[in-house]
Amino acid sequence: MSLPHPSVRCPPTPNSTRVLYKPSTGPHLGPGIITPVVRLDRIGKRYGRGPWVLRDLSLDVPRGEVVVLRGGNGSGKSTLLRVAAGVTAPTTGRVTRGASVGYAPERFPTGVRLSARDYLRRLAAVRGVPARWDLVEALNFAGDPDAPMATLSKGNAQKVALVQALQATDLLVLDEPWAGLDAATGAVLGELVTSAGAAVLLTDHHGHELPGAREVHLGEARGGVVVIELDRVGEAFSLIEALEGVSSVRSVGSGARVEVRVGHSDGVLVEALRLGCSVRSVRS
Ligand SMILES: Nc1ncnc2c1ncn2[C@@H]1O[C@H](COP(=O)(O)OP(=O)(O)OP(=O)(O)O)[C@@H](O)[C@H]1O
Repeated sequence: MSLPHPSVRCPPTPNSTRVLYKPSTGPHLGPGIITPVVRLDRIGKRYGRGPWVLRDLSLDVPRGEVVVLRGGNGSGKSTLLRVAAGVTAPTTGRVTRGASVGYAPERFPTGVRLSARDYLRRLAAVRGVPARWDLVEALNFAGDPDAPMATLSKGNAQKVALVQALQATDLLVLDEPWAGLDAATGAVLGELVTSAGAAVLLTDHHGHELPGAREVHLGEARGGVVVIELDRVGEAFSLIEALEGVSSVRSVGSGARVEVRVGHSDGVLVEALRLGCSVRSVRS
């Protein structure tokens, strides 16, 4: 699919949702031209008459690029994934996407009566691609392939749900795909995601290493967020995680990237220094 005009755009940062962009490293068709598989164009989303969850958000993901959405609880990551996948419509703005879209929600719907093998086969047939039971096996599936999906353990159902999404060829949208997977299986999933060749958009609370992936940070839905980068964190990691106002902490080399709700950053900085960390940067 090709879209008419290029660009990764940086909208004016709205108050309620903070989005930092890094220039895309995806494939270029010509000087400065990127062909996105999915384009979110000034998206806004609210549920009913509730508060705006996303505002004026633009994002392009070209084929072959993996974008990881980061942000605290309630910052709108799952909402953005649902909008990108076409599961829910944006309230404002426009979405364009490729035809073959795979979506794996955070929670697999219960009550699917098909067996794992039939489920995969049918969804592959809808997309006109061969069923990839081999990928289910690569993810160390340990259930009965002919038993109803609803009777599988959470981790085994998750593996089948992920592979149905991975069978798509244009866009993969994966909400917390590592949830419920053991470490060995998680590493296999990382390889499948980075080698998929499609455009990939995912969330990951646990900060898995995905070489070459681009991170997009969503601010908190209400109130904004301050990002503090620390060095020499060591044993203080879990103490920092527990500080008031901290919404997420992720290891980065010997340090950590800490997201703090506005109004709590001074307290977190003082405490981090007291714990022996050094401060690399503070951004709001
Ligand atoms: N179906 C819905 N109806 C009403 N409000 C919703 C709905 N889904 C999400 N929200 C609200 O939208 C906001 C963002 O939720 P969302 O699940 O997108 O955030 P998130 O960043 O994925 O959170 P988490 O990290 O906790 O999974 C929250 O305030 C949530 O309550």
